[in-house]
Amino acid sequence: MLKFHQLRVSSSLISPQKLCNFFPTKKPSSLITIYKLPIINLSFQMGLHTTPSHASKYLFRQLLEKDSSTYTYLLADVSHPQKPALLIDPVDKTVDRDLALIHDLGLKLIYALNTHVHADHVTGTGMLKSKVPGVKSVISKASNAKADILVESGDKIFVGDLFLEVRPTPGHTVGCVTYVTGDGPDLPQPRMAFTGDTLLIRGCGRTDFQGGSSAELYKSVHSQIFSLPEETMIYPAHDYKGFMVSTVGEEKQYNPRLTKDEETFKSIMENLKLSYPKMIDVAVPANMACGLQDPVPTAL
Ligand SMILES: N[C@@H](CCC(=O)N[C@@H](CSS)C(=O)NCC(=O)O)C(=O)O
Repeated sequence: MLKFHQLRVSSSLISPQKLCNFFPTKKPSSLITIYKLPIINLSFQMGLHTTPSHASKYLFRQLLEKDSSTYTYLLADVSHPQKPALLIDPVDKTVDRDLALIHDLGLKLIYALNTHVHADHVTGTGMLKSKVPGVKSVISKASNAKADILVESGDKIFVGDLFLEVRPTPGHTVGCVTYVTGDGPDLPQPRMAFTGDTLLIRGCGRTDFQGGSSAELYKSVHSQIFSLPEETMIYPAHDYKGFMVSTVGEEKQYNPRLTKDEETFKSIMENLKLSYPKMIDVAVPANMACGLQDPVPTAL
């Protein structure tokens, strides 16, 4: 059954009671039916990703680490008895916040995924593994980093009925991948693509270190991300301008870098003139071991 929580129109919240002002002849209960579809779509704003026939089956949260402007994503199958969950791109500084949320929501964390070896912050994967026994770290095989599960093109990571497909998207780093929710009537629609630093909203990851290549990034975005349905939601690992989400269709039309031809794109990337991330010398070695070395046994 669908649940009516709150409907956000522009910046105001409208309760069923207030909707009666627009539809004076209707009872609040009948307005629930009238607003069934908009409520489902707007459920993103409540952090709940639902499908018309599977409202409340999956949970989705976008979380921010402010210092590095990194987004961490929490996904769970809350219809499963154990409420299995995964985190994408957790940050060491916000692990305790993320675990408190997971605890509050009654979820069981199974996987901690990285889209790539980050250069600007230390992943939370290692801390999560030491704080929650049984959590498995995940990164691409192509990254050459250490993790419990090394994924390749086409692999699937399941939590309950929900799963993420692995799409290789090298270019920002050699091992970058995009995780895309599976396609199916029982799965979130529109699909969600977690693009890491490959595709940012109205931008893309830099390509000047860690095996980066602007030619590779251009190919990755066009072949692996822009080939997804236009309505696919784009959730990047960073945003520096306050954006939170975009779509494939929107980026295909408005991305100021990826809408250009390949030669123009390469020239843009060669002239970004960005300074190196402040933490690169600490972050890259730590992240090659998923953020934390195995616990060192203490001497007796
Ligand atoms: N100033 C930040 C690093 C900013 C930066 O270089 N961001 C990367 C992703 S994290 S390696 C990037 O690809 N940016 C692309 C862009 O166009 O901004 C710091 O010192 O950490």
